[in-house]
Amino acid sequence: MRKIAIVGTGYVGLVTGVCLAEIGHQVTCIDNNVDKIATLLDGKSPIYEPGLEKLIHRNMAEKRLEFTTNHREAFFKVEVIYLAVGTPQNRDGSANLDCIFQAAREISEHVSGEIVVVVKSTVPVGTNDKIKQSIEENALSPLKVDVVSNPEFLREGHAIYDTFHGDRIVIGSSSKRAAAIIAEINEPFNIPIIHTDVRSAEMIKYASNAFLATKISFINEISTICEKVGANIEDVAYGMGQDSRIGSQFLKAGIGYGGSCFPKDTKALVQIAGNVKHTFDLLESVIRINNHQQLKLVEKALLRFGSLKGMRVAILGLAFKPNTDDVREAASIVLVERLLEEGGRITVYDPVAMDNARKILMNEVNYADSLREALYQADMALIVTEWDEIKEFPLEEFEKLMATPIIFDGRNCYRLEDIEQYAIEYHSIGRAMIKATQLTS
Ligand SMILES: NC(=O)c1ccc[n+]([C@@H]2O[C@H](COP(=O)([O-])OP(=O)(O)OC[C@H]3O[C@@H](n4cnc5c(N)ncnc54)[C@H](O)[C@@H]3O)[C@@H](O)[C@H]2O)c1
Ligand SMILES: O=c1ccn([C@@H]2O[C@H](COP(=O)(O)OP(=O)(O)O[C@H]3O[C@H](CO)[C@@H](O)[C@H](O)[C@H]3O)[C@@H](O)[C@H]2O)c(=O)[nH]1
Repeated sequence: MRKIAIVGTGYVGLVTGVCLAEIGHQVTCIDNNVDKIATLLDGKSPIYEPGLEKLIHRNMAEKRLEFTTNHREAFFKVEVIYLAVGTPQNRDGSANLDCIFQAAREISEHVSGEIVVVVKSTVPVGTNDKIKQSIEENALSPLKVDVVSNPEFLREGHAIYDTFHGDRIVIGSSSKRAAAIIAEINEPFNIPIIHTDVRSAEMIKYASNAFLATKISFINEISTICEKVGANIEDVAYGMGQDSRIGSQFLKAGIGYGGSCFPKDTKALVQIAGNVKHTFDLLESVIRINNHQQLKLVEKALLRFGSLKGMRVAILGLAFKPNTDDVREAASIVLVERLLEEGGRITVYDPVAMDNARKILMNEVNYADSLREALYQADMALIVTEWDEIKEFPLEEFEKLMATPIIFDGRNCYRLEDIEQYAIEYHSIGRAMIKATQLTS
């Protein structure tokens, strides 16, 4: 058992803290967001993540997990401090490291003796070295710091599963002693550990996200060609994925990648490359393709209707993917903004992301309490997130509720042969358009 502090109780910090407590460590999570900590002290999770709240309760009850806003209290007698603060993008796409260096200063102020600092946040290559330097230079009392790069690979919506069943744990350090401590902390997860130098660990994180984003933009490009040549992207992706050298994951065509990681990390890697005078042409294309792909449904609707002025549009799903309430860089936001420019009248619905979306979309759109309410009298429905609730929604309801049952499905939620049973006009990604014979408008 180790005594650990986690700085930053966002997605990564909270999940890491809870899971380290679950495997027996003594964990204190600290955040400078007072409301977040108050929510957690109340036994509630500030984020929607399946299974998380149950683990918070159990570990708080068994006194392995604490929350505080006080750095001095959190760092008292700890052996290891994890940094899991945000690294959002600057205007030019580079990573903003203000929170990281603020957290480093807080360590300098409140810790003395020896400490291992584990960097979970995604940071540009070379940052871990600067963190060590910053903590040591600003230390108020003698302090020996070992920094370990331990990038996080969890996916939102699967965060607990991923922490316990990840493919690998990467530990990058120049200190064998610190690397051994972090390996020992993680041992109960029983996940293969890869030891590297610090810079390689930092690069593994960006390269992994950039590669997955590349796979998505690649399949989205193939889907556009499929539409033009009369092939079916679902069959093509399946056929490609059966080749074990390619792999079947991240070949789901749709309206592009969103979320708090791929968009910002791809842009940051372009910057990292630029800093060493390399133009990352491939990744720049991946980003450009994704920006275009996120607007694909509006493009299709404009092609279908000519103008969207005054048309009633139901947006189904707002989260950047199912099983999360996160709307950061979600396609829904970009789509809504574009639809508003085109003069559409918009009603949105999401099973869990409405509150977060409201903070961005304000009173520009109508908010429905159910799928049925969103679809009522709509001229078209745009499917943005493949929630089970949407995939399982009876197709006859589209027919019954909508003024004209015309669906633009950005996530290929339905089988074409099922749609053909109904008087629905159906546009999806990389597949034939289904024109309902009974429809006249
Ligand atoms: N969200 C993910 O799925 C995911 C997955 C892998 C890696 N990452 C990376 O992990 C890092 C954290 O991401 P996130 O989504 O959890 O971020 P987040 O923005 O949800 O949470 C960060 C938290 O840190 C807190 N914070 C900032 N400065 C602080 C300080 N000095 N002291 C205490 N608390 C402080 C903020 O109040 C916030 O609650 C980022 O670098 C991200 O790229 C995220
Ligand atoms: O075949 C696919 C797979 C994903 N997506 C989209 O890609 C985005 C990201 O999805 P996913 O990777 O499942 O979610 P994240 O929670 O953003 O996780 C990614 O970003 C995290 C933060 O860095 C990493 O830790 C994870 O390993 C990495 O998968 C979402 O908009 C998905 O809709 C597709 O369009 N097609």
